[in-house]
Amino acid sequence: MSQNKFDYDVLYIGSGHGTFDGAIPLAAKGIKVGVVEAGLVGGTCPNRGCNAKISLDSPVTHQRYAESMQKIVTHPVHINWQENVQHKNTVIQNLPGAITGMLKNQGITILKGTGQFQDQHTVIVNEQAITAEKVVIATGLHPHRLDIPGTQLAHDSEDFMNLTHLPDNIAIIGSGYISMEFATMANAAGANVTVLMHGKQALRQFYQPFVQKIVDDLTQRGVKFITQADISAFRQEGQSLWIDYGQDQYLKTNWILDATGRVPNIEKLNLDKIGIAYNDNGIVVNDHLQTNVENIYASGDVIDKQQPKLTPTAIFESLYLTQLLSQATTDPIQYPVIPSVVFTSPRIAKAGMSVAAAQDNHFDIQTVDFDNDWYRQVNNEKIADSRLIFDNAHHLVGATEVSDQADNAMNTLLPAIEFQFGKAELSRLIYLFPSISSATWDQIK
Ligand SMILES: Cc1cc2nc3c(=O)[nH]c(=O)nc-3n(C[C@H](O)[C@H](O)[C@H](O)COP(=O)(O)OP(=O)(O)OC[C@H]3O[C@@H](n4cnc5c(N)ncnc54)[C@H](O)[C@@H]3O)c2cc1C
Ligand SMILES: NC(=O)c1ccc[n+]([C@@H]2O[C@H](COP(=O)([O-])OP(=O)(O)OC[C@H]3O[C@@H](n4cnc5c(N)ncnc54)[C@H](O)[C@@H]3O)[C@@H](O)[C@H]2O)c1
Repeated sequence: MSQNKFDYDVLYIGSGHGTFDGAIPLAAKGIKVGVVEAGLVGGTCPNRGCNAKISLDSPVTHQRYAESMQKIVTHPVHINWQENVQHKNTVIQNLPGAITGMLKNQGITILKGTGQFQDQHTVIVNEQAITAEKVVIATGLHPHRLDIPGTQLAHDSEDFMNLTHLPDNIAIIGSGYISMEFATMANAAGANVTVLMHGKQALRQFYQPFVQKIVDDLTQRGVKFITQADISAFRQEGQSLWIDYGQDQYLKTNWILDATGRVPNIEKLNLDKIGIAYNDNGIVVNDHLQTNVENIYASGDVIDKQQPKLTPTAIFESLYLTQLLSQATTDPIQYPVIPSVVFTSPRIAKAGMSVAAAQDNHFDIQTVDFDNDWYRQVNNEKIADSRLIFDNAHHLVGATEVSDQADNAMNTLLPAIEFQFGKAELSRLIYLFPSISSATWDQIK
């Protein structure tokens, strides 16, 4: 692609999964690539998202297994929060360096600083003008903060994952992914957790009867849920924080996590100057991930899209752009089935068609009998339920599960959903036995 007219053939702004998974193979094709990064290389997922979170969650799953097997193994398991955070730091601290190494090994230049458009081919980084034939905006999201008095007294998910001392009382605002996962972790490590919900439903995108099982379980473990909280202010009095909500109601706490969603990192890019279309959900792109300015593309969480804003989606988009920008394809992006999971204990996972859509389509919704599944009895799983959705030709088109291994169960089912396997293909697949995959696969024969 290089015509020597620009500094780079392709310049990415942001270095998260929306960038690096695709930038590396793009550079390997001989295309001159630069990456602008304002913070840690690798972005949210490795440094303050998925990897950090799953490391902190690991002892929770051990605690839950010990609880299920309590007559067999020593119970209860105590979580040392400080050690847990230190362990997490050890697990993730080398990731930015490793990703930097992978980028540099392919000859990619990393420009440290905040990128801002000057014109459609020029990005200013540290007062220096960098030019590129094509630009990919992959700047991700940052935490939303409630616009109320005292909002600065609240913290975000990154602050939570760096807490060296776990506060006795934690209030979490919102009841989405971060709220439910972090409520699980904080409760398991011994904090008194209160979740203040916007409406009446937690995890609105998930099958509500399964969500209710998780809410009920957390409630039994001491987590308090306040519905329709309508928060008006955070206040500090001495060492205590107060949350004003509803009609003259208030909650005393030590630490507040604002988990009310995440918003696109677009304000510093100077998008209006070059006329790039965007809205509150992100940058508007067409089915080639191209913005309304023809040489500028977007990838990952910063895109305004219907697909879940998750790491695998960002990776898929960055790899699609590798193909598109190296002219290996001119096809539009075609997203596969994108599964999602909330890493509560038990997990809740889903892929493909929802139960509600299945009901609308009069499709077959099968309930799995976990009580009589010997494999699930091995770990004494107490909360396990699943729905499998088949179309009229008996293809599996969707699934949702709540269980300790719902994430792995969903991964097992994915090929059948994505590739519309019929009975002939299904009978050709052999999974290791005994394993969660074979137990899951047995359900759909
Ligand atoms: C607490 C938490 C837990 C999560 N857990 C999961 C999970 O378990 N599974 C999952 O699939 N997803 C999870 N996610 C979501 C996942 O992290 C994101 O989907 C993924 O990181 C998106 O990648 P991205 O490259 O689009 O954006 P990011 O990874 O956010 O990268 C964007 C980068 O752009 C940089 N940047 C922004 N503006 C500029 C600028 N103007 N100039 C230069 N650089 C800039 C930022 O510093 C950042 O490094 C989680 C997210 C959070 C917050
Ligand atoms: N397991 C995973 O894959 C995982 C885990 C964590 C985060 N993530 C990603 O990060 C994103 C952000 O997570 P999140 O939990 O912050 O967002 P979310 O969209 O999942 O949840 C936001 C919550 O805040 C509530 N809320 C919104 N405005 C409010 C207000 N004014 N007052 C009170 N509550 C309000 C919403 O009702 C919702 O419950 C997710 O959408 C997902 O893309 C994924």
